[in-house]
Amino acid sequence: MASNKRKLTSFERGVPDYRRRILQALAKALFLPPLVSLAVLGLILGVPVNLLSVTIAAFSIPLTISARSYLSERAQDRAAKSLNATVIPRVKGKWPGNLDVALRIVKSFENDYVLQVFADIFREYDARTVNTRLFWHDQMITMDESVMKFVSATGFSHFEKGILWHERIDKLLGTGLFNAEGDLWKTGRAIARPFFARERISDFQIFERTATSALDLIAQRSRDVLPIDIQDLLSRFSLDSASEFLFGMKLGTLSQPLTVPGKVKLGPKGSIPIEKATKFDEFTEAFENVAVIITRRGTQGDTWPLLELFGDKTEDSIATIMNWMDPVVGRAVAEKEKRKSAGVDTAEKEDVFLDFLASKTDDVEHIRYELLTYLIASKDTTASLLTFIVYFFAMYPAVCDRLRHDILTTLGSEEPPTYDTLRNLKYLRAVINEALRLFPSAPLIARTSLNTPLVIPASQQQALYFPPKTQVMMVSLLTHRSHDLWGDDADEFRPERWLDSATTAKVNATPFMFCPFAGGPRICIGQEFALNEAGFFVVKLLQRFKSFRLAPQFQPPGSLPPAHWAGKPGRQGMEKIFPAINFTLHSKGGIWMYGDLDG
Ligand code: HEM
Repeated sequence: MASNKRKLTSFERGVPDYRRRILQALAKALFLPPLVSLAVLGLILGVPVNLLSVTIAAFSIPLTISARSYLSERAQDRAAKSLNATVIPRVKGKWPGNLDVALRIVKSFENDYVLQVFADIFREYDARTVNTRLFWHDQMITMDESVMKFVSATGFSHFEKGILWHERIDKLLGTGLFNAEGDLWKTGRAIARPFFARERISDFQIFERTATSALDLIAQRSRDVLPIDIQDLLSRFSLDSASEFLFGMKLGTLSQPLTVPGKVKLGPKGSIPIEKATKFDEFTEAFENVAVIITRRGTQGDTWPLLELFGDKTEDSIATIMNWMDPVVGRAVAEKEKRKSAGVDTAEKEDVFLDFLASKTDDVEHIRYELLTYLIASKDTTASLLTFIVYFFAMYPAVCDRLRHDILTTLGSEEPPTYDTLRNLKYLRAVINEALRLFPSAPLIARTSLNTPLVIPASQQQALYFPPKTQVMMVSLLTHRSHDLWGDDADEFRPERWLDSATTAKVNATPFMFCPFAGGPRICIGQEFALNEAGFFVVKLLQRFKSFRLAPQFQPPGSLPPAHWAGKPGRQGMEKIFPAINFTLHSKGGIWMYGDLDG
């Protein structure tokens, strides 16, 4: 990708430099103790600088780190006791600073079944919330629905996204809603809410054209008896739909050449061409690069800046994204000015999010961040949901048959669905829920506690002591597959469970046992929009196609489930694809499959 320099935004100029933070931390850990030791030895005890004093000074580094860590743990133990709470179990690695645990997590994210490493750690400690204590710092992970409820909803005001989050992502998302805190977030949410009102998001016109183009492509491959990478196709579908809805622009990625079966290799997420890259365009490639880097930063805890001391690896991709967006936003603002000088106020009528935003604010920089936020928040999440639904159709043909029967009985093979027909197709909603349960598109959510220690109710443990300024990673994927919550068949794809009133009553009473859209005040603002888009697409898909078959022989090398997964408990033993995370859930190397046309 071309290296493009750009002017920093005023927001970026205020973002704290991650290098300064890590260098200060290193200086504090590596230089301060030896300097103090040498000073004490020389100035107070009169020992000259020699081999002995230097050795003592060198030893002061691990000694200080261990002493600090020991003292902070004991202080927490006392604080917990005084509040009648339990200390969250600390992971005990073999190497200093749990370096081995950090490496295990990073390696597992790349090579193992998705989030298996966290499932294993929870099992090893027989707990649903643990403290990984990476590099002597508290870092909580939880799959406990009670903890998630407190962090996201009942104790919402005690948490923020936090400094670690902002360090990783601020340059990309700036003042956008996903990133915003406090009043900025409240205002952003209040401005956007009316745009997601039912009347606006029930207009399915925007999906009609893109859905038809996507289905035509599957049909063409089907007639040619060739497989298609459904993940790639659905990413294009959701990008084209999102760009039309957000920018009023036809990006047309569905008209770009598709990847060719047998001529692909493993890319950052899906399949990419072996020879000349037919990337949709620089913009989408830049997105994938940023997602890869930001996810990797997340798995490296607060030490990721060590790997980017000599350059921010997201810089080039962010420049590409921003350069692409500038003229688009510029045009919308100019349009608004024109309308203003003509005395026309169309604020509430705007059908395109960009025009709607431009009617609310003059801050071009903010509009750009906000648009980018919505594009990122909507594109890969919806694509991920649809991809796993079609995967399940191939794995469980009886589910596909039953849903197809419902759709054809209700709408026939031509009539497009409306908001009301989608609501009445109960089995459709059950299939969507079940796919989101097993593969929630955004399976990891991070928050950081504010300045005060907290006591958090836990589901199977005594209330937990939660230290101030500590990050917690909520792993909804594991909650959604918990046997304690969902029963012995928790790993099975069984949409019928959603038609059972006992299950739905339990979910209503324990909402965070199923939280693909998160919950509380920061619940996904696009939830209804996404469910409409997914429902609409699935109906159109099954009106034309009767079944789907996986084509594992076309998966690029390294993207099939490794042989040693077979026979493993849970979904790992059942999977025919390699699920992974880069920001959102996806299938490594895409999912190559055949769609069978009806008739
Ligand atoms: C299947 C599709 C989707 C899923 C599973 C999903 C999931 C989520 C989740 C879990 C969050 C909370 C993230 C966090 O707090 O860290 C979130 C937030 C958000 N989502 Fe979605 N999302 C989907 C589709 C969409 C769509 C289509 C849009 C917009 C058109 C959207 C816009 C947003 C925004 C702006 C936020 C931030 C809300 C805030 O912080 O107040 N999402 N989404």
